Amino acid sequence: MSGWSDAAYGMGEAVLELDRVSVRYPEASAPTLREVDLSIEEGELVLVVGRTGSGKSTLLGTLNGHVPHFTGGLLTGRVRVLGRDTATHRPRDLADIVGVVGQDPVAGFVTDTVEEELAYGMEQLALPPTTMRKRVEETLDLLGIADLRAAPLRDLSGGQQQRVAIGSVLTTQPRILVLDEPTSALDPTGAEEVLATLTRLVHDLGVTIVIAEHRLERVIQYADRVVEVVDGRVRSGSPAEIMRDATVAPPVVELGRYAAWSPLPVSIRDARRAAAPLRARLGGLGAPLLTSASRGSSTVDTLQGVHSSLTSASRSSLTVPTPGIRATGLRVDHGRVRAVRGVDLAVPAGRVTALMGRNGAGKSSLLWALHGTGTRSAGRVAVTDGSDPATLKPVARRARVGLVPQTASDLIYLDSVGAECDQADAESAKPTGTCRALLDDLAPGIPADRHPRDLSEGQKLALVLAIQLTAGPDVVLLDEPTRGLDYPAKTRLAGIVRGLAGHGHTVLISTHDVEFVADAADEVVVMAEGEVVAHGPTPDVVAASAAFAPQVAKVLAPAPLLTVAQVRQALAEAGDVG
Ligand SMILES: Nc1ncnc2c1ncn2[C@@H]1O[C@H](COP(=O)(O)OP(=O)(O)OP(=O)(O)O)[C@@H](O)[C@H]1O
Ligand SMILES: Nc1ncnc2c1ncn2[C@@H]1O[C@H](COP(=O)(O)OP(=O)(O)OP(=O)(O)O)[C@@H](O)[C@H]1O
Repeated sequence: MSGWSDAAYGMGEAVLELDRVSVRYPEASAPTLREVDLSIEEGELVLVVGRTGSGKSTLLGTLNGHVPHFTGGLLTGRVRVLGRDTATHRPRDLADIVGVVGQDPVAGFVTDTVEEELAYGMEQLALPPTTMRKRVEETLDLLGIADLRAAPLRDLSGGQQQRVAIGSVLTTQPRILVLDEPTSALDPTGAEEVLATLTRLVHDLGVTIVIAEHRLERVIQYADRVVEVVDGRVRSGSPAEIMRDATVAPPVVELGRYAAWSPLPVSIRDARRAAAPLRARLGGLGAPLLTSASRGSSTVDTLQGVHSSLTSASRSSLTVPTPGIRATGLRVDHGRVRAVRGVDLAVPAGRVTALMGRNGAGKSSLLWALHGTGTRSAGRVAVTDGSDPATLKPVARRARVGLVPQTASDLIYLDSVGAECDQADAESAKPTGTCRALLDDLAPGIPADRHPRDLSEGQKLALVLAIQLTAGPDVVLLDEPTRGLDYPAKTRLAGIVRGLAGHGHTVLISTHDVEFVADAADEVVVMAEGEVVAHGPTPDVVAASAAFAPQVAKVLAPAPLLTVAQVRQALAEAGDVG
């Protein structure tokens, strides 16, 4: 029996070995992985990075034989896991040593309730009931889901489901953990807690962890090594080495590259040390840099002005914004769970508003209730013309309110990407090619004849976003729209939603992605336990927040700048070209 108490291998020993591994999916014109050589040692935490659709999940899938045993396609070369060859050992033959958390937690669930799911893997390994009981209790506490132990899995919020998926693998105590975007649905604090737990497993117990993640700002400081997948090939090195010219980089690295800091910092702590001269330059733009308590100084005005001009707040600064959608006394009860508790909220037209808050705070329930198709137990909802989306016929509702749900792929049902896009153009009477152009903006180069089922997670999301944005309803509601999207795609999505707002649309985005909020949102609404607890301009809500501050704000505080683009603009406007 395997487990964290019996480390069979010593540090420095290769536990995962890929030897000239290539993977080609059926009907794909080129291999997804090409001749990959990679060796991962006991007790390493390896972060796999790359553009959307670059092959990260495919690489992770080879590590327990999921690729090609379950995905189809041809794998050549050799993969060995603690000496076992995946050609002859199927995933179930490796379940005692490799635990896998996939990108879609729901797809991996095999039981009905939280407790059953946490116990399932251990039952398969025939662990004694007393051990199982103890580990279930520990894991419920570790992941903050003890209150949900008896809850049906289908009733959980997205982040609660992701916590259970991670927990169900931790209980089996595998020597190797493979996690595909494990924090994409977690709130920032929850993500930090999960990563701290994983790091402890690596440091204290020599567990080997391989994580693919797009939100590098959450993970990179914990990584021993970064593996980048580009065009099917991998290169690996220390985080700072790979980040020097990687195709994807977190804001702190982007800032370090811009300011030419050497060595390149990958953590906030290192960046703050390197940033003293930059803070001084920003401080020298006007009067001394001020905290929010003394706003009104020229510097703060200049810097706040930079935020406004980069987002769309300035567009409506002269007029009181018209609400694009308004909720009054809105309440949502799911059985005995009161998810939304009498919310009054006016979401302004012509702006991008972010909806943030802990896992289970009630954000998705609010979005569905605003959309008019979700549960509403009490209260009223009205769009600009006074109509209530819940009482409209589907066609009329689609013109006024559109929702991209967390489980975006539920909205795709045709058999090719091209057919989905053509239908989106036709249904919304847009010129042919509108949807395709939006898709190419978000995830370039997907063949039109590819079956949506075979898209990577980020590509699926990009397709659903493109379809919904083609329809261009008055009110656009997006539920966690950056899962699986790389930084360039997120920048383009920010541009698209700002463009919609610029044309008078109302955009409300529920998200845990603090960097996306800093880039895209004019305003932020924060929910806690079913209530709105804060609503204001983005810098006011996020800049000094422990949970929601983006990396640039942390590095450059007290300057109220949130993104690298804002830093560039502040310096350029001041004629400081460095
Ligand atoms: N079963 C399949 N058949 C054909 N093509 C596939 C299949 N699975 C994946 N692909 C393609 O292989 C490429 C790599 O997909 P993969 O899921 O490994 O990417 P990824 O880097 O994990 O993406 P994301 O960042 O969106 O999670 C994509 O272009 C995808 O469309
Ligand atoms: N169908 C349902 N039945 C019972 N409880 C539900 C149901 N849907 C949601 N809940 C509960 O309602 C609360 C709010 O869930 P909701 O999905 O709105 O949260 P959220 O803020 O969107 O969370 P996340 O950030 O994790 O996506 C949670 O405690 C959740 O468990």
